[in-house]
Amino acid sequence: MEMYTFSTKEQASAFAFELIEAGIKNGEVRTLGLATGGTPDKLYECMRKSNIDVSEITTVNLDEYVGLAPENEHSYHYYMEKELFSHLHFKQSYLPNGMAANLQGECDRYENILAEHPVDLQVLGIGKNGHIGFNEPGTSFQSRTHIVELTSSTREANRRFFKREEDVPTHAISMGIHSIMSAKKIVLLAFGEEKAEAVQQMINGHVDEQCPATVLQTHENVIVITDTLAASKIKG
Ligand SMILES: N[C@@H]1[C@@H](O)[C@H](O)[C@@H](COP(=O)(O)O)O[C@@H]1O
Repeated sequence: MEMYTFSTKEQASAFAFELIEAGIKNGEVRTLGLATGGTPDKLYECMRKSNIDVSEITTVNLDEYVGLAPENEHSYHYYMEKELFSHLHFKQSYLPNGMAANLQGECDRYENILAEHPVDLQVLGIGKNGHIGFNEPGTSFQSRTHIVELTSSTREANRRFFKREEDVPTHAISMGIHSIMSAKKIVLLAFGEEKAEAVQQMINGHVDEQCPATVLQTHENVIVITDTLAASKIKG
């Protein structure tokens, strides 16, 4: 893993943007994997403010809550539309459909989309418990797009986006760990002290399904970009 640490999230996000922009301009990135949550918001701000031409770029998102429609302001469809898609016009953009009547069928459909559009660069965040996408501790490293039951720790972490605790969905559709690892390049962002333990585990820990992000140690092209706080517990 290559690692870059910056004093602030803003600086780190600007650096991540430069990497993505360079990849798009030199033609290496034709399919861009995107993440949601608080972590990539400054990166998306950099993208919005740029004049980057993404008209030939396809995007695929990591995950979506089960039971939230695209017009629901808590859905990841809504988040992506607001942060990026209503500003930059990509060739096409895919997210899992959390409203699908047949959820397993939706997982299979999404895996087929990924097969048709292999991800050149995947943007990732990390959960406090080391999850990537919505792949919670214990998820098989061989997993493909699947239905996930969210842990109480993840529901609690995402509670801040919802009015009431009972509004936080219990399930999500997420690219699996195998799906994520199929990306040619992965750029993982982590900010703030609350991510320091997970980042330390990801880098120093044994590769173990109990900490999904440790699998990234086995990927040959991972760039980790953090602020000082998120890097503060790394040993060695
Ligand atoms: N499913 C998302 C992940 O894609 C995200 O990377 C992670 C961290 O979230 P945040 O960036 O808000 O800290 O957990 C969320 O639940």
